[in-house]
Amino acid sequence: MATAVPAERDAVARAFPGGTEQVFLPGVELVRTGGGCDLVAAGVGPASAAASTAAALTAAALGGTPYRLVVCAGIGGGFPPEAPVGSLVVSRTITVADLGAETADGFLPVTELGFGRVAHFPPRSLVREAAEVTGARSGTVLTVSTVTGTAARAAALRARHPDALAEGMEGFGVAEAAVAQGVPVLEVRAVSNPVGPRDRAAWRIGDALTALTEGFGKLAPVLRSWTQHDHQ
Ligand SMILES: O=C(O)c1cccc(C(=O)CC[C@H]2O[C@@H](n3cnc4c(=O)[nH]cnc43)[C@H](O)[C@@H]2O)c1
Repeated sequence: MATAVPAERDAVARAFPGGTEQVFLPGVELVRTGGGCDLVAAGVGPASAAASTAAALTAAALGGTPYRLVVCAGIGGGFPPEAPVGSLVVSRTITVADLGAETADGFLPVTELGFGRVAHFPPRSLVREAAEVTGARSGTVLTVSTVTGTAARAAALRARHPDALAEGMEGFGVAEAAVAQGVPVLEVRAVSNPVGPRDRAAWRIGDALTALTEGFGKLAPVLRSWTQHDHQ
């Protein structure tokens, strides 16, 4: 499980019964829950998140116990009215929104420049189960390197991504690391603020962290079952 910051990691950890232990590995520090779930505060932004996630995945694979699922989790911006503050969103699609080129005719995603990819698709049955058990909405979660801070930018993102429910800064990086090692990925965001004009003082971080803990309390059995059985 990869979050950006320790406060998010600890909010997720609170959903798992039993104590935790710290595990120090090259390039990454894990918090291991009693149920055998590894949590990492992977850093803010897609690059740091990808590097930390890749380090954890590689260490596990070399140690002979590869991960079977990676989850990117944290607080995030929600697109109103579908994703209000305090609600949970699970990713049907994890899309990087600002990787590409700006042109006189608008934004071109990196795929239209002939490179890479801009989206990852979590397993549909996992998305469905996660949404059902938590009451979360499912849709596109955008990854941005710059937090949206104006109504114009929010509208432009929504126009390009009509299914977008939330934005965060790590999902696509975590997904790139997971998919590079053939591991499925899911993103879960608890909405701390609306995507739109910047008002940092209005972010409801405490409410979102509580929603994250409650959501993972319900999600934990689904994740456990997912990692214990074979899925196509
Ligand atoms: O100050 C705190 O106590 C605190 C506790 C937990 C998390 C934070 C963060 O600042 C987390 C940064 C993290 O949050 C995501 N995020 C939240 N809102 C948005 C948004 O509107 N657009 C994009 N990302 C958002 C993001 O993934 C950051 O990495 C502080």
